[in-house]
Amino acid sequence: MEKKELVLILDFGSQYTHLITRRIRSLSVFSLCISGTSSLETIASHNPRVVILSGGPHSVHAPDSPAFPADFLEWAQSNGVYVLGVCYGLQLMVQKLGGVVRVGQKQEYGRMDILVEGSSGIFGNKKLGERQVVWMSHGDEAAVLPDGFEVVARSQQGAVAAVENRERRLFGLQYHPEVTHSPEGMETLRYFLFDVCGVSAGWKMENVLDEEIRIINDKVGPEEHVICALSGGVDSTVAATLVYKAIGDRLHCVFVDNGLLRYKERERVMETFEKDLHLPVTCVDATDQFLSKLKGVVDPEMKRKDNWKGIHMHL
Ligand SMILES: Nc1ncnc2c1ncn2[C@@H]1O[C@H](COP(=O)(O)OP(=O)(O)OP(=O)(O)O)[C@@H](O)[C@H]1O
Repeated sequence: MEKKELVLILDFGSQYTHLITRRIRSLSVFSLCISGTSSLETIASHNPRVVILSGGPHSVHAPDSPAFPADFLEWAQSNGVYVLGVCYGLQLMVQKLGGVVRVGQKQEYGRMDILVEGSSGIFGNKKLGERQVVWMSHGDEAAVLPDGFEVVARSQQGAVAAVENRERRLFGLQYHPEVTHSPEGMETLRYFLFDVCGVSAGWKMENVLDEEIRIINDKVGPEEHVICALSGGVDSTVAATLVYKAIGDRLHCVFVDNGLLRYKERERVMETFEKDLHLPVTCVDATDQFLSKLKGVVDPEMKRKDNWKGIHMHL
């Protein structure tokens, strides 16, 4: 059920892209972020209900600026997919559809008032004529809109702040609704997803767990065993915990003490896994092998118990 309601984010390099993904998930809708230059085949394979084009540090005029595949917008239209361009994403959409993007006369960075001037789907009628504070971060701006588009909000300086072509289900925000500096941004995203696009909420973080466990079980099969190299860091800890939930004792975790660990790291890792997570771990003491390989770089006799800090800094 939930996957059919997928909001796919095409990432064009904005520092806020992952925040958009998180915000959408916090609205109980599954969202996934993939590269903005993914092929149409990849995009279509996710079967998204909505695609959000992220912001990014580029200018659409730069020769190598990233872009969605050439036939993406046509594909979206013929498949009933809603598209929302945010900042660079808006500019890209405008440019690809024959509009004009140019270097803004008054480039807008930071807090800005916008005025909703269209009875738009993205703000809802209740916002018409309303001012709201948003967070801008752009040098370029949409100067001429493609056919079928209308401006639904402008900044206090007169720049285009929001556009839409309702018939083609294309929308654009020049500002960043996902940051807390746009206080009404979440409301706009909520309105857009649920009222404009008709997405239904119902996804929970727990769904990821169930899905991953199912994938692991399929991959490993009913009898095979798995070895996990466990460092105690976030990545291998999450991986080991998921695999353990899926296949239990058929998982064998190995932690290698290479002699270059932090103070009492070995003890901490072993304790965390065995006592807190109830996950058995085999510790391989490879201190001697590792340190002898480092002969000449560090003194092999200088074991971590005596002077581990010395080893670390020496390296
Ligand atoms: N001391 C170790 N013992 C066992 N496996 C290790 C050890 N150090 C690293 N690994 C394995 O190599 C992978 C990559 O290690 P790296 O130091 O690059 O950490 P990482 O990618 O940040 O992952 P993590 O968050 O699990 O540490 C780890 O996820 C783990 O599977």
